[in-house]
Parts: sequence; C-alpha cells; structure tokens
Amino acid sequence: MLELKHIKKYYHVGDTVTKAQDDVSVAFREKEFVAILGPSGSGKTTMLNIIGGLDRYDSGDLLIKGKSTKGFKDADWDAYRNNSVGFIFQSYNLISHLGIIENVEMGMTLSGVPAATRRQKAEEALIRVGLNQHMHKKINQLSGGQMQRVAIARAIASDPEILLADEPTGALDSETSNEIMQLIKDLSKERLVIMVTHNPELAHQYADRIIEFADGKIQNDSHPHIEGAKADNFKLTRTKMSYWTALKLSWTNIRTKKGRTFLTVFASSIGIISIAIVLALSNGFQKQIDKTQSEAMSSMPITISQVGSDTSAMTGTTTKKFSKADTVTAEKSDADKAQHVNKITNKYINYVKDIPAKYTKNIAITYGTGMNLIRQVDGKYKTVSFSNSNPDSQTVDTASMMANATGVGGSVYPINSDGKQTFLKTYYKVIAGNYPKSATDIVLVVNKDNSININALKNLGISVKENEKLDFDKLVSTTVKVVANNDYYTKLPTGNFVPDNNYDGMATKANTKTLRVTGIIRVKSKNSDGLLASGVAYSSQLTKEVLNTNKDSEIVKAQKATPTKNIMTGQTMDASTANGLLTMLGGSSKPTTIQIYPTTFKDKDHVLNYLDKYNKGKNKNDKVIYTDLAGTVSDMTGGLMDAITYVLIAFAAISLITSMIMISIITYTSVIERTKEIGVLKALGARKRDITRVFNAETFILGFGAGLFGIAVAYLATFPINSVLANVTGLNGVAVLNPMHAIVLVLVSTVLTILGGHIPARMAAKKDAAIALRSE
Ligand SMILES: Nc1ncnc2c1ncn2[C@@H]1O[C@H](COP(=O)(O)OP(=O)(O)OP(=O)(O)O)[C@@H](O)[C@H]1O
Repeated sequence: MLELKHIKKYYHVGDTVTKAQDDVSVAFREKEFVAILGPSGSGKTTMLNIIGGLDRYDSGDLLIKGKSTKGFKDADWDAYRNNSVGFIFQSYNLISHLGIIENVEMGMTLSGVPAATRRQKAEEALIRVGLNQHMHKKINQLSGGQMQRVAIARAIASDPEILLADEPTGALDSETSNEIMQLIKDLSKERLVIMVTHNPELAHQYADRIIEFADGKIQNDSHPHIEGAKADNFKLTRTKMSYWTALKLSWTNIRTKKGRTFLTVFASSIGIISIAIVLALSNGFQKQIDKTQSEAMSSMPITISQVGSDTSAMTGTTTKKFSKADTVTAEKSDADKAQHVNKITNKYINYVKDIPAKYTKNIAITYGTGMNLIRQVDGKYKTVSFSNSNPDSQTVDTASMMANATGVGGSVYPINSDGKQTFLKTYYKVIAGNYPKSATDIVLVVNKDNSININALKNLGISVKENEKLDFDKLVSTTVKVVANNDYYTKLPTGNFVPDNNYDGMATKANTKTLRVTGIIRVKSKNSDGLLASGVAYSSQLTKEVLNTNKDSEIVKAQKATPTKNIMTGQTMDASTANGLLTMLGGSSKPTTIQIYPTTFKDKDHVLNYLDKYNKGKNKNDKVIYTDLAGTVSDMTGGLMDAITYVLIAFAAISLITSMIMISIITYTSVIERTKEIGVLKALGARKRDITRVFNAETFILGFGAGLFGIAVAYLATFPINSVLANVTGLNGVAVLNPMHAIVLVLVSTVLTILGGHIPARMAAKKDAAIALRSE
C-alpha cells in the first residue's frame, strides 16, 4: 500500500544539521494498525508528515500503491491529502468558528462534494465516532474526548485509505484514551492506520505492529512488510474550493469577531466617507456655479456690432518724451484707430446661424429698422415710440430725433432658431397677462421692484408722473399701430418725403399692423439683471416683418437713388449717416447687432473659437470683431472649484490609503491568528489558491462592508451639512451624493482593501503546512 524508500529529511539550522529522517525504508500493508514509538525529537512526526504529504522528503521515494511521488506537483499532493489521507492531531485542530458538522464536512467542502452528500457523510461519520447526541453543539461546548472524536470523524468522513494520527490521546485521560484507541482500532479494520505515540502500553495493547524510532532511523519493526511489485493504479481527483465556500468560511470567521470587525469597517470607511462628502459638496457647488454662470450668460452675450472696437489696433503709446520737432503731427485718437467696421454680410449671418445648436441657447439678431408707430390717445392718434430716451429733452441731433420719431429703441428678445419662445420662458416670469405668442405681441419689462423706465411709458403716450403707480390692467392690452412707410410718408412736389399728418387715416390702412401688450414680465432670478432693459420689448420677428414691408417702399427707393442727400430734409450727408438713415427707413437688411448666448461658460469658448475661425486668413478689413463681455468674468470660478475639489480629494485619499494599510495589518494579524487553521485546511487538501481565496474573501467582505458603510454615513451626513450650509449661506441642497460616485467609491474601497490584504493572503498561502500545524 505505502512504501518509503531511503527517505532522507535533514533540517539545517545555522551550523547544525538535524537528521529528522535518515535513510528510512519501510512498507505498510493495506489494512493494519501501526504504532510508531520513540523518544522526543526522533523524527516520528516528520515521518508522519512526509507520509501524509504535508512535508516533502529531501531524497528517496514514497510509493503510494506502487506510484512514485517523485514527480508530484503541489496540486497532486493537495489531491492526495484530500482523497486518500485523514489526519488526527494531539490538539484536535478543529476550526473553532465553524460548527461541528461544518468541521467534519470541510474536507469534502474543499473537494466540491454537493451539500446534501456532504451532510449525509458527515452525519454518518459523527454517528460512527459516537457523537450522534452532540452533533449540533458548538466546538467549545465539547469535552476533550468529544473534540478528538469530532477530529476523527473529520478524518474518516470521506473514507480515506490512510489514517494518520499524531499522539491522538496525548491530551486525554487514560479512560478516554482507551475509548479513542478502541475507536481507532476499529477504524484500522478498513484501512491503514499509522499512529505516533509516546505511550508504549497503549501501543502494545491496540496496535498490530510496532515500529521503534530513534535518531531519524527505524530501530525495530515488530512485523515488517515487504511490498510486492504493484501496477500503478493510483488515481487522484483534484480538489477545488469554490469562491462561495471561501466567502462563507470568511463570513463565519468574521462573525465571531464582531467588535473588531465593526471597528475595522468603521476605520476603513473614514476615507470613503470623506471622499464621498467632498464629492457631494463639490457636486452641489458646481451645480450652483453652473446655474449662476448660466444666469450670467443671459445678461452677457457675445456681441457683434456694426462698429466694433479692435483692441489690438490700440497702440497705447503715451510717450513721456518731449518732442524737439518744430512741426505739429495730425494723428487719429486711439479710440478712432481701434474703430473697426464689421462687414456683417449675409454670409456671415448664415455662418453665425450655423453654430452647433448645443453650444448656444439663443442668437438674437437686431436690425436698426425704424417703426412708424401711432397710438390713439384721448380719441386721437399721435406718434409714439418704444424708446427709453427722454421725450422732453431738446435734442438737436437728427439721428436721435429720428430714432424717437420712428420708434427705434426698446429691447428685442431673441426667438430660438426653431421659432420657439424659450428665452423669455427661461429667464422671465409673467407677472400680469401672458407670454407673447405672435410677432405682433409685445411685452413690458419691469425691474425686480416692478419699476419701469418712465420715458418708456411717456414715449408710448401714457401720461404719467414720477413714482405714480399704475395698475397692471391699465398697461396690459395697450395697443400700438405700426404704419408702413408708404402710408406714413408723403412725397412733396419738391421730391422730398415728409411724414403725413393724417394719423387717424393711417390707423385704418390695410398694411397697418396692430401691436398689443400681452403681458408684463420680470426677470426670474434674484442674481441676474436680465438682458432686457426695463421698458418695451418686442420680438426679432417683428423687426423682420417691418423690414419686409418697408424695404421696397417709395421713400427707401428715393433715398437709395440719392445716396448723398437726405430725402426728408434735403441736407447732404456722409456715407455713414446715409447708411444709418437707410437702415432706419428699413432700406437695409443689415443687422445692427448680433448677440449670441452660449449655453455655458465652457460652450462660450467653443463659440469664440468658431467665430475666430471665420476671421482666419482674412485681411484686416474683412474681419468681424466681437465683444465678449462675459470674458472678463472668465472661467475662473470653474477652475477654482476644480482645484479645491482636487486638493480635498487628495486629503481624503490619504485617509483611504491609511485604511488600506490598516486592512493589510488586520489581515496580517488574522493570518497569524489563523496559522493553525491554514495548516488544518492544508492537511484536508486545500490548495495554496484556496487559502489565498479565503483571506481575499475576508478582505472583500471588509472592503465592501466599509464601502457600503461609508456611503451610508456620507449620505446621512449630507442632511446636517445641508442644513448648516442653508443657515450660513442661504444655499439649499448643496451636498448631493451622486449615485454613480457612490457605486464607484464602494468599488474603490473593495478593490483597495483586497489589494491591501492580498500580500498577507499570499503569505498565508505560502505557509508550510507542517510548520503551520506545529504552531501554537
Ligand atoms: N521546521 C523545522 N526546522 C528545523 N528543525 C526541525 C523542523 N521540524 C522538525 N525539526 C527537528 O526535527 C527533529 C524531528 O522532529 P519531530 O517533530 O519529527 O520529532 P518527534 O519524534 O515527532 O518528536 P516529539 O515526539 O517530541 O513530537 C527534531 O529535532 C526537530 O527539532
């Protein structure tokens, strides 16, 4: 059955060499009870460990059923121990955190025997050793003899052919010893039993054969056996512990150390808690900043005007040196030099309209078209305007007189490229009436305190005194009429055009449109001033319609025919005044300003890049220059927030690493504490990998637990944090834990702790089984 051939095992410690096995040759029968006697330190245990595959011989050979073990790999030894060998130790070596049945089942659990079969065989083995009454007790509720019976049950549960016992009665009184010996004697009827003992009487009383050992050599053999030639018919089934078994094993172990586990989990979760809170806060602050930014955007668009200011053209040379020249140099002022006329062509407008929709909320194109407005006041029609300029001031400037007379002024609100009215709905609240629906609907914009520019009302022909309070009803539904150029101006015999005085007549003309105030609106946000000035606001659509009606009117045609002469006054004009007049009359469809509202600060950069691309390669005169008001506010806030978050996360990460180190230490202690258990598991056939798995499972449970616990604490912490922040800053719901962050943090905690625990786990796996079993 078993044969040792010239087995040598020397231990070298320092200069001394211990010959634990010194050329041992012996053979065993298939069924016999062999007792090995000998003085302490003679090498008995070493021989038993070599036979059981727990220890390796240096030279010689161990034949199992005729099969040489010289070429055995670790996995073969593991399988051999699991399939063929049962061990019984002096100190029982039961796994105390498992139940009796689980202990007995362990060998079968390791080799993947199905649960029901396992349970049945374990119970049979326990009945066999006489423990049918005590099966459901805990290990620490048993007597020494009973514990040894459990150990014997574990050794025979999977019915091995070889049973190895190392001083099985060494810790028991004589009566119990006899009972155990009798039990082993019975078991030897079915298998080979090799027992190491110090007790010659027991050996002689129960054993069939006695081998005396001294100085690593067999001195005497009472009943030697010579193994005949045998065919190699030895087969091994490899063992494999499932992840689930590893998890269960670790879980039961962790449960026996509840206090320590809780403290570990708590301490390791501190890193996760701090990172989660930092993320939750920065998340919330970022949201607040985004909101503020987006509000700021609404009042600070990128503006492209007909005349821009090219700051790069400013020389900024204010020399301090006095000139010695005796001449005067005529020079343009810096501001004049910087003045740049933008050629806002249709091509450019289309280019702007093609900005990817995701980057912009709105694009407002304003045309400087005048509107001939009249309104019935006290039964009579008179001219009115949407302007905010003072109607009582004595302006001599013809352009502003024209502006007042023709109704240029007021604010134009943008309409989305798809024609939808989202701008007003997003940023403005209706406090009376409704949002405008059609091009002929106009609104009154009031300030946060419901005040409105008095000039706007006066220009509409409403007689009002400063600080006078007007009912909403009085203003909503006010109507104003826009008259087409052809109805508004009459041609004099001189060829000049003048406004007709018959306003009542104009009111009923077919081309006259009625505009109606549909509502009074006010900016929604506390923090923003809004885009629209207080006063009248109308849609960009309305200007387009007016432009369409007037572009081919008589007065426009006549003005175009005499470009250097004002068609109304007969005065000569320079090109730019002429251009202004033509625009006012509706003869030029060039926009006066284009305003682009980026969606966010970041998108603004995309928009600016897009606009810069247009200018690339163009000569100075063809370039279109924009003004970026929001640029001065810049992305500073966003960058700052990111920086703060990174710094805080770095600090929090330090605590995470600390917890990782702590988990390694705890796993390491656990490895030390469980050294004996590792030995037992190995004796039962556990592979290195199974041992690593058991400890990895433990760190997995700890890491995952710490992650979950950390997230739970961080989530609960957001409530008091938010209430404090709300009190201090007035901001509500700042700390918001992003579920994605929560999941990632649990993963991070699990992965980091597994990493931290992996090295001790590997150390555990590498432990020598024989040494592990010798440890106390
Ligand atoms: N890992 C080891 N390193 C060094 N020496 C060892 C090691 N294991 C055992 N020895 C030595 O080998 C010798 C044989 O030890 P072994 O445990 O086999 O003796 P034993 O006969 O079983 O003794 P006891 O009856 O006291 O248990 C002893 O001198 C022991 O010190």
